[in-house]
Amino acid sequence: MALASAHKAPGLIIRDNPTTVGEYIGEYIAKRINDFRPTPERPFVLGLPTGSSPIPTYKHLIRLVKDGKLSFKNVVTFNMDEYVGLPQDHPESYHTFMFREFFSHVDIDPENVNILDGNAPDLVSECNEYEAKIQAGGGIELFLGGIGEDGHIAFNEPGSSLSSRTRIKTLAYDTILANARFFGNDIAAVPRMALTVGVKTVLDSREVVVVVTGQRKALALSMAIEHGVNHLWTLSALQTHPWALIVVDEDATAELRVKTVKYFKSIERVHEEVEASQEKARKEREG
Ligand SMILES: N[C@@H]1[C@@H](O)[C@H](O)[C@@H](COP(=O)(O)O)O[C@@H]1O
Repeated sequence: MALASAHKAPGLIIRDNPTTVGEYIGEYIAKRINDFRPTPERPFVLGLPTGSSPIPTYKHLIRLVKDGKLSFKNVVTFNMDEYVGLPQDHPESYHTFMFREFFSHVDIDPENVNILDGNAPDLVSECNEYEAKIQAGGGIELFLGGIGEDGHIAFNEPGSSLSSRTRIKTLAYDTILANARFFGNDIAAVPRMALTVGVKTVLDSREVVVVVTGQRKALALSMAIEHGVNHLWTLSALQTHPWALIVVDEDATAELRVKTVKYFKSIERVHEEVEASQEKARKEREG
């Protein structure tokens, strides 16, 4: 049985800190890619986020590649979002971020990297073509996501349609404030618009894994998993996905009920027991 298949959607995995969250997700993605046995004709299609939260995951994936345990040769990636109007080589463009933090350290073919072009002459066509390219590639196998403090996934700000697809979005003022830290705390320097995959683009992926770390994301996590599906907290749409996993650190659980935390921890314990007994049975069968 695959690890996530026994998790109730959305499954919640709690680890101590951002580093152990990154190790968990890194191992998880590596297993998915390795089990898939991608080839040039049948690549593994991976959706990827930016932000500080996925950095420990990228670090772990880089380590696995350096140790020869994982390869991105036959992996095609689609990034979630990009600012509009920021030069591609700007230090804070998501294009720069992805090559700096991840792509330049692994064996991926840059031809297999897809990132929305926030400087395209026709932004609407850029979005439509991106969506079409995802579909032409057979859809996304696993979308790794991060969230904003207001519960947005990609740049699907509060109020986004849960059926939305790749499009231009105006950023919420809270997001502009949150991202000002990357622009020397100069609010005026933060782009006001972005291109982003839609909520439905994410939901169409066969599997979604979301990283949520830090206390500032705690309210969003609670709203997304302890309350109903609501366009004001777009992450909550994951409740309708058959195969979704949210991996969080202890700090991010600060607003959850103790009962919720205990519940998900108990599911993980039972799941580990099931895995261990299946592994034992497999070893006995193989003698
Ligand atoms: N558009 C991105 C999101 O895709 C990302 O999830 C979020 C979180 O960033 P961080 O991980 O730095 O908190 O930042 C931006 O808003």
